[in-house]
Amino acid sequence: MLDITEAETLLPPIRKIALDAPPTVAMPSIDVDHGPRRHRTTTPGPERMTLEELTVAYSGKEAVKRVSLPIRQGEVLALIGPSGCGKTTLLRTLNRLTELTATASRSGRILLDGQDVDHLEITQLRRKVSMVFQQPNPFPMSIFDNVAYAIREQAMRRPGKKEIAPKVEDALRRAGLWDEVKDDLARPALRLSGGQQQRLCIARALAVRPEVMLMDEPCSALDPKSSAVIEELIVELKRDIAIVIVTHNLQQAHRVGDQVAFMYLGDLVEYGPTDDVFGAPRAQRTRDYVAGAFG
Ligand SMILES: Nc1ncnc2c1ncn2[C@@H]1O[C@H](COP(=O)(O)OP(=O)(O)OP(=O)(O)O)[C@@H](O)[C@H]1O
Repeated sequence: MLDITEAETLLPPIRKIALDAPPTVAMPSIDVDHGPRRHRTTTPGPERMTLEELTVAYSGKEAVKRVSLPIRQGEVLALIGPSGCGKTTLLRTLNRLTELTATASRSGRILLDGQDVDHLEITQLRRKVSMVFQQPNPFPMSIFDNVAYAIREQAMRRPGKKEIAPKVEDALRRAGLWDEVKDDLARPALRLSGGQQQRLCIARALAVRPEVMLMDEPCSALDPKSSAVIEELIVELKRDIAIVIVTHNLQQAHRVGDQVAFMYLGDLVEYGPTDDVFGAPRAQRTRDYVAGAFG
């Protein structure tokens, strides 16, 4: 069977559609091949987060405009759209990271399990809604301590190494890294490869048992093989947690996304099942974007 990265090289080039092409009246389905899915169907679980008319502005200029969306366990939501359309702003707002930007303001509601995130204690929110960044950012300490740190941070009392070790192992296993590191957990994390570092960051995020994982272009700094490993992992993890991923890579969004949200200039232009958004989008702008006409 073809490896996913090998298969990608065999795909036909993405067909270009002129931006000023007249709108298609009947909106026929799109014949662009976005490659195979890594999709493993799971029954959508409970709605973990709900966005209601979410608006985020920097110095009064809106970067995300009245976005309403559900984020469900058992699903990967892929946020796509051209540079500057508000994907990262939307993602970072979900665990209130945009509050660190002094010029940022927000309106609308974000619910986590039905509760307004503004009423949650911030560390509690960030434990339940964890984040994996574009650049792997392990701490300059051992592999073991990277994961143990996250567990100790959220524990009511300081657990000992004996108590923590099974939790570290569990998180490393879930992140698909255990077999590669189990014989040398004392090794400095910064000596791992980029792909291993990113899986360690995922293990660190998983160690606190989040309900939602936010991933901001988690593969963009990785080679294709490491990206494929992370994508497989994402598809595995969605059984237990809700995943939101920002990606510029349309084929990646197609491979891992169950739902896709296409944003343009802060607006949520289209949201729906991956096959619909990629195969038969409703809006002309979505059609142009997924067909590769701009980006
Ligand atoms: N800290 C900030 N201060 C002011 N404006 C910002 C800030 N961060 C983002 N913006 C602006 O908000 C808009 C949305 O940016 P954002 O980074 O969310 O988009 P994006 O879709 O994630 O882009 P990219 O794909 O390039 O990462 C852009 O116009 C951007 O210039």
